[in-house]
Amino acid sequence: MTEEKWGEVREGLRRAVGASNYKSWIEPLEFDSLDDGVCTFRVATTFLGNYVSTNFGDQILFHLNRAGQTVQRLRFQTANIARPPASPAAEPAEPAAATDEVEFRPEARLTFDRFVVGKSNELAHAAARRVAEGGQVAFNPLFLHGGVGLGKTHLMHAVAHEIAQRDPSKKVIYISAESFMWRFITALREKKMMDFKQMFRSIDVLMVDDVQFIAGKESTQEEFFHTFNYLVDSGKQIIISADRSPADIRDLEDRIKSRLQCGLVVDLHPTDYELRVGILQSKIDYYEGIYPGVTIRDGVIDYLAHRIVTNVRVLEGAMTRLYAFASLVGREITVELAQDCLADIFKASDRKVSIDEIQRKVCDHFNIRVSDMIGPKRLRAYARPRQVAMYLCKQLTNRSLPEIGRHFGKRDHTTVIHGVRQIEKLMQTDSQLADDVTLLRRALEA
Ligand SMILES: Nc1ncnc2c1ncn2[C@@H]1O[C@H](COP(=O)(O)OP(=O)(O)OP(=O)(O)O)[C@@H](O)[C@H]1O
Repeated sequence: MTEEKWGEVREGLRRAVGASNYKSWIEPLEFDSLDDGVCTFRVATTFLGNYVSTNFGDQILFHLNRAGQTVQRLRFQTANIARPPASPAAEPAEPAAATDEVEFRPEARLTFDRFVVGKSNELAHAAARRVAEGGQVAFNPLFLHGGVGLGKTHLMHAVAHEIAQRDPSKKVIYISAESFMWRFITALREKKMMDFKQMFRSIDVLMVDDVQFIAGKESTQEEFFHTFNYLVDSGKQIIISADRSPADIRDLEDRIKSRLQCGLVVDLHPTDYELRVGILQSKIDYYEGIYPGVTIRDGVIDYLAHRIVTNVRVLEGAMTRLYAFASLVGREITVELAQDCLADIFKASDRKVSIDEIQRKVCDHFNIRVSDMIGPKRLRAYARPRQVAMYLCKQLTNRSLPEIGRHFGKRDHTTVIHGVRQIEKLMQTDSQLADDVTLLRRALEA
């Protein structure tokens, strides 16, 4: 394949993945060679290669083959390419000077309309909407936290879209904490701190993604703290995201933790089955637009939502691969096709936690004995942890309800259903219980 051909393929990819993804992830790839069905690209970092392979590999394969190249596999070779750190967000791919305006155009598809709301993300969604409406917002900052691929970045971009629509004069900036640090260090080196400060302090809404990244980086934390204080004191809105709550970010100074906590801290919980179904259904139109003529059989969405429980990004990756593959081989998408085509994703997503492990962890947490949990006693002190464990078994294992019941002293599956529902209901009103369950879940998934 020639460089030129790759140029053509890239154009197709630009339309398929969107301008922002294209700039961050596809443009930095340098075509190296195509031998024996293996297409090799040079990339600046291993991370870039891995990310592209996981998230865009199927689309690249599809577009290469559609352009007449016979490619079965992609290979990413780390080479000495001078590139800035890639970020999954819509930041410029070329290294900007520390004091250049942060260029930010929210990704077109990341709007509130396309964000599917379920129990696990409804509070985060409502808070983001409230911030987007503007006016006096009682909580500043809004701190969104949760595991990977659960929609934090999506919500931030959605806020930016909404604000731009309501008041285009507002300066809304989204930046990853990594990029913030990089700009700060460069400004220090180039003795341009005044310009740096000026630039960040002229913002109306500042969004910082993955703030856990600055933990342990003392001078960056210090500067972040000053910027943060200045903006909040000037009545400007800040939205922060991280993979965990402020209190749980190690090596973050206490004064920063407490400032981050003084607004509204909202957790995006892992998705439940219903939300996964909703998200997959909402994406069908999008995929049908990219792969016209490919149809998906009833039952496939349910199957995927049941099998893939990790995060929404993986769900999307599975859909992309299915559509690309079905389009390539001219077949409709069936459960059988999904089984063939997604075996590796299913394997990675298969829950490995056992019922025994869940019971032990829950008992440790509530300080009771496993024999009491599975025994006949109905005291609240045993019944509640039992229901929590049943709920976690339903969420974290592929075991059927009767199987779960058998592990809890041969209880009937209706008892398990009752226990699961009870916990779901209580988590809405009892924040202590909700925290307990979240903590246990994270510990078991870790
Ligand atoms: N509720 C949702 N409805 C529709 N799409 C969603 C939802 N949640 C996540 N997604 C999609 O899943 C993908 C990953 O989401 P996003 O990048 O916002 O995750 P994140 O929480 O920021 O993850 P990370 O911590 O890895 O950056 C995106 O393509 C996003 O559009």
